[in-house]
Amino acid sequence: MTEVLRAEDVHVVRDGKAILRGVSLTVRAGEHWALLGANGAGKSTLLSLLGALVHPTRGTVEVLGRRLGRVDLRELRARVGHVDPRHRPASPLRVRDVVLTGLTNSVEPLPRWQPAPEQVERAERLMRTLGLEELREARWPTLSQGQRGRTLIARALMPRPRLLLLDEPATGLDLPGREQLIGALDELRRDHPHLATVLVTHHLEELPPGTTHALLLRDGRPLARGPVAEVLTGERVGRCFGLPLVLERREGRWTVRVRRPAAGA
Ligand SMILES: Nc1ncnc2c1ncn2[C@@H]1O[C@H](COP(=O)(O)OP(=O)(O)OP(=O)(O)O)[C@@H](O)[C@H]1O
Repeated sequence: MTEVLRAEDVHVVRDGKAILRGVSLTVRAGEHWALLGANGAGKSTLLSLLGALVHPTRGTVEVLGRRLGRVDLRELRARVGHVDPRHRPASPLRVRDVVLTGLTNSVEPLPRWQPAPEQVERAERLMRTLGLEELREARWPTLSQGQRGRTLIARALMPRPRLLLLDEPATGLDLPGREQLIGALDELRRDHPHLATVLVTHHLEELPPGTTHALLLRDGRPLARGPVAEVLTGERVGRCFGLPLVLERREGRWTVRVRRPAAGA
């Protein structure tokens, strides 16, 4: 399958502090990666590199075949779907208008810009996939966090990106909201078999069943990377979080808990 992302021996230093150290990663079309690690492990920093938002201090990053440092980052960014929970429209836009701003890669609709009929049709289709059809006229400030998250995923998918980056998309969601998001992500993956995704989270319970690969980060260093069957084990994830963990996978979903000392031990 075609390579969508390649990072080789990437280091990031900010204010004299090493935030990422020697991280390498290759993501191919159709793969769905989880980036896991404790608070401060460097997940969001790595995602910003993969989304062409920042340059590495050392090492190389290729996004959609273009090497960072050799191409216009803004042009490249427009071709990557990035779901950033910090996204904040300045005015009370309707859901459908937020979704359409994915085409102009702007926070607010551009003056005098009008979508073509097929673009409106695509926005409608994506809103349906993400369970937003009833909310298409609702205004951003009235949406719940989960509804905002799903709106931002639809927005990110408008320009038909080959790569979708998701930074902790389930943060702050209640159980129905989280399950709806996970269901929508899996449906999306089925509908777009060539789409590659990278999802950052601390919580294995939030991983969609379609997750194929994982990268574990600890203190900016890669601990393990590869197919989920190899990487998502109690021993490896336990080392990543510095805890003795028991990890189970049932019906495609993961659960994790701290291992209790054996009775009498
Ligand atoms: N511009 C910066 N200057 C200095 N330190 C920074 C900068 N940006 C991030 N850091 C530090 O780098 C480390 C990694 O940050 P990052 O946000 O990538 O981690 P994370 O794994 O996404 O964490 P979290 O799970 O808490 O969101 C943190 O200790 C953070 O404080």
